[in-house]
Amino acid sequence: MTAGETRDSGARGAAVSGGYDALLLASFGGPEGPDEIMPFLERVTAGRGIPHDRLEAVHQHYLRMGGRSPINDQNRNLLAALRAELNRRGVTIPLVLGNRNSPPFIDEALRELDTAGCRRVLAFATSQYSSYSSCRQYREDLAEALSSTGIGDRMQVAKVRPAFDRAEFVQTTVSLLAAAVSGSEREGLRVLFTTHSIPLADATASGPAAEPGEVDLYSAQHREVANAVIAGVAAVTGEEPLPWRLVYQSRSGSPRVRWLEPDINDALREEALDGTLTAVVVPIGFVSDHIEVLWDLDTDAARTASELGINLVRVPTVGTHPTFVAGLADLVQAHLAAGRDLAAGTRWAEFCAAGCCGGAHAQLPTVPAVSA
Ligand SMILES: CC1=C(CCC(=O)O)c2cc3nc(cc4[nH]c(cc5[nH]c(cc1n2)c(C)c5CCC(=O)O)c(CCC(=O)O)c4C)C(CCC(=O)O)=C3C
Ligand SMILES: [Fe+2]
Repeated sequence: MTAGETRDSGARGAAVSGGYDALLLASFGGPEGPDEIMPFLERVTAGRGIPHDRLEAVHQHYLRMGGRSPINDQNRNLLAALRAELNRRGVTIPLVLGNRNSPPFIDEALRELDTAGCRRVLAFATSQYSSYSSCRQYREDLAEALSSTGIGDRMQVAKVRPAFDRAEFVQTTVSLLAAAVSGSEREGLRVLFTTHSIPLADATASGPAAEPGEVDLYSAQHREVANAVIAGVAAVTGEEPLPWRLVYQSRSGSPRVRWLEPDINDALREEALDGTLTAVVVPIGFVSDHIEVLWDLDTDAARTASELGINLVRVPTVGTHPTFVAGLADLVQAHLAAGRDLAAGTRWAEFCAAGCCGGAHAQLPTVPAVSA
């Protein structure tokens, strides 16, 4: 693999760890003050056909949440926890945050690592699943930053493939859900796993489903996490597996474009008709309690539930849970160690193949993916 590679390459035949000297946490970004809201929203939606009304509404959500998103603080806290854990293990590589839509931007993060002399950077995204927005766009943004800064001729960056099935993510969610349902009445209780809706075309472009009856890989990966979490909770509590379904949130875009459904608010209406008394909402699409969680779930969905007389229990995201942080430290250490093929023997050995998640977007250069 040559530095600054512009070919669309993937984990296939390239899933080799070893020799990394820095970690870049790649994330979505969010405004940290009222003046940053509109520039942020314009960056997020540039060229995406999001109606102006929707932008105005989202602007208001941010203002009503205090004009500031907690996402950057949460990512800095995650890096601080990871740094402490790695230091405890004698590992002291630079760890930096790089955002797609707000400072600190990905190119600034790469400049900082370049100045520190780093040459082989492992990127890990706060998003755990396959799709254009949650994986490929990060790989494009990293490639674009390497090229626009000119750093690409001396630095290599590879992005960890979607890490949804890793034990630290699943096990932490098991602990959080088990704690949330502990001691509660099982009669009329339903678990709603929720994630960011995406356009149906992006979902289909994420890849084929693993199971019959599923239309896309993005949803299939969420179902795999949900199944594993439900089984894990049953094992921990010794009780019957909880009944569950997968729902979607935070839909935007033109109403004429199809996005993944059902929306959590529609799902709650169906649950009310079905006799559900308590909806336990598990946001497996996110790793921290940012605005999509605080607004779309704790404000919007909570209001819908209360109008319907449903008790909504919102389970925390993994955040800086010690189990999650320890697993990330394992992942980083595995990539520092020389030349192990982390994908060997797993069903994800061919992850992020050439052109994956591209759909209509597949023309731009990307950095390669590495296994987890
Ligand atoms: C898959 C996915 C993730 C999870 C993966 C990941 O974490 O990367 C995610 C996360 C997030 N999405 C966020 C915010 C927004 N997303 C928007 C718009 C969109 N999201 C999309 C997808 C995703 N989004 C898509 C397909 C669009 C349409 C525009 C487009 O095609 O790109 C808009 C525009 C206004 C609107 O219409 O809502 C906003 C404000 C925040 C920040 C929260 C904070 O500030 O705390 C976070 C973490
Ligand atoms: Fe989003």
